[in-house]
Amino acid sequence: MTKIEVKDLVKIFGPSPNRALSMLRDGADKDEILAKTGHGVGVGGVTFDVKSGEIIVIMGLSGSGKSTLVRCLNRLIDPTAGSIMVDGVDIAKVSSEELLDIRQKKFGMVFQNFALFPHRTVAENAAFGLEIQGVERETRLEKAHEVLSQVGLSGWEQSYPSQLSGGMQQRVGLARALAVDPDILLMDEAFSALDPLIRRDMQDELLDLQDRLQKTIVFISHDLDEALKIGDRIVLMKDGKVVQVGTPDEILMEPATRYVEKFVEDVDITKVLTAESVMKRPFAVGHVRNDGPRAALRKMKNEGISSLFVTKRDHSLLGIISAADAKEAAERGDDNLESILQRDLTTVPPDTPASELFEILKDLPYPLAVVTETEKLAGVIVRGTLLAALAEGGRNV
Ligand SMILES: Nc1ncnc2c1ncn2[C@@H]1O[C@H](COP(=O)(O)OP(=O)(O)OP(=O)(O)O)[C@@H](O)[C@H]1O
Repeated sequence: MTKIEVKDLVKIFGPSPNRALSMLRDGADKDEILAKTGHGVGVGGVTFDVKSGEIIVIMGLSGSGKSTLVRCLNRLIDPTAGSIMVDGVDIAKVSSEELLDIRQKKFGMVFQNFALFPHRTVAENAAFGLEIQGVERETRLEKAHEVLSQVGLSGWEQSYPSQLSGGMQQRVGLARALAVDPDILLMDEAFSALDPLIRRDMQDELLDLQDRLQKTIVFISHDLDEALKIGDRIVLMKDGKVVQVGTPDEILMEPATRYVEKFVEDVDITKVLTAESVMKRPFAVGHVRNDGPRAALRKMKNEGISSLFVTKRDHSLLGIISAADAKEAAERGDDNLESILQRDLTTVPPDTPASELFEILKDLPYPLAVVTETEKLAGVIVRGTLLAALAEGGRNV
């Protein structure tokens, strides 16, 4: 379900943006517009949507328009043109009272610099959004305790921000955003001020938290590794425009432009790609009930393969048979596939990182089965498939 729908959004900075807007619509770039009108283009016509429960990362270099875009989403900045539908309501058009209400109840925001009140306790900071909403003290502190425990800060309620490390302060920032139980979290470079190791921990914790809470998260980052790690999808921006919207795999494997290609060229794709993104569809599969060794052998010959996965009709994996065993069974007139089925297989779940697959494939005498949580055969990986997929991604392998 679509949660946020941004359509042709424009933000031009300056007192009379009309001329700049029409130049923009005629295809002028932001430098030309600035030179001729003195107006800066923050966002120059951006369209994308965010699905309910997804983490979308807005990524781009400094000045590409990420912050402006996200501030338009909850109208901390008024857009110049375009629409922002949130649950079917155009945020760009609502009255200021409605806006206040939507902002307080639907959106939570987490900032890079934490923006905590130094003279309030951790619990009071976490409860701040509820205080604004007029929730009475006892109730809001109760809620603050609950969200602080969700972000791993139980026991720190009465401390002051200065007594906390950077990572812990940002957890308070996150707790404060979560306390109002918003549908949408806007996170502006939320982890960028943290040390690399703490930053990685926070990314992991955000993913854990998201598994439990299923918020819609718009996360700004200028860091590609972060975007690839936490984004269900990435919106890549350049000069106020969107260059590509896609899953991390799509951005890596099918860069839309030379710019995206350059952007991602230093990524170690073996760390980002998963078994799911490099596997092949299991194109030849035997079925125990219907296929005997002869039929299985024929299938293998037709496909030019030397082993065949065998599943039930519902695709749950039973095992694998080799061409040699099938041939032998056929020659002895054995028409039961079960007798030559190897059931003890190495399998991996779809989210296994590609970097781990080489080691697993090294000593495996047959292809590697990618199996879902419900034991269904989702795909097949052989060393060649893996290398080809990585080569297609092109870089660093
Ligand atoms: N208040 C403002 N007045 C004029 N121009 C602005 C204003 N805010 C942003 N801009 C311009 O809009 C463009 C986009 O800036 P924005 O801060 O959104 O980019 P960003 O991608 O978030 O960059 P950063 O990562 O450095 O924050 C820049 O050219 C910037 O100079």
